[in-house]
Amino acid sequence: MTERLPHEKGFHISWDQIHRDSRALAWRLDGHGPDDGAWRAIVAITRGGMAPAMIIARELDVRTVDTISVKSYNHQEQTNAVVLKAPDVDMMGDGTGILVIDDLVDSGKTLQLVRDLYPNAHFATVYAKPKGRPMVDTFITEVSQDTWIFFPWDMALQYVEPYRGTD
Ligand SMILES: O=P(O)(O)OC[C@H]1O[C@H](OP(=O)(O)OP(=O)(O)O)[C@H](O)[C@@H]1O
Ligand code: HPA
Ligand SMILES: [Mg+2]
Repeated sequence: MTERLPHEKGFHISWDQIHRDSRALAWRLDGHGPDDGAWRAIVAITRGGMAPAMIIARELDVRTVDTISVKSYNHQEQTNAVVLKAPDVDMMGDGTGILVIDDLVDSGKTLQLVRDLYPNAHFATVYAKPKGRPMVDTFITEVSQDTWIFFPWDMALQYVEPYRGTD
């Protein structure tokens, strides 16, 4: 079900846009790791964080990439956030030098859960809504709380009627 709720505005992101915005995020993070500016590893919050994490890992030449699997939504309905799969324990430590990437922060519940586990990690998202902003250290674009972000992996090109209709 991808119907929008009546109060929601739609912000439709193309593959090109997420690529550009993820690159912009990478460049902003470059040189800000604790180890001579370098990051030890990147952890993507699945599933939405995996596409930006791959782009960022490529830009920053980080080869160690792991995932944390958090589920907090059924379509657009928010449920309790739960960890379904954790990253490598030895690699993570308390999170120092680890860059945790997600596609967006909305209520902040997902990042709160991951932050509690790894308080010293750096948290970055491509997009942020006001409620979740305090949970994220670095992001690129803010949208209003009543905007629903549609990602390219959830969309397809389709025919639209001309503005003036057809005969
Ligand atoms: O700030 P919050 O209110 O917690 O919402 C943000 C999270 O919600 C979405 O993930 P979702 O749980 O829908 O899973 P997915 O990434 O697998 O689509 C999104 O990718 C973020 O991870
Ligand atoms: O605005 C959103 N778009 C897609 N997934 C989401 N998960 C929480 N908020 C959003
Ligand atoms: Mg997600």
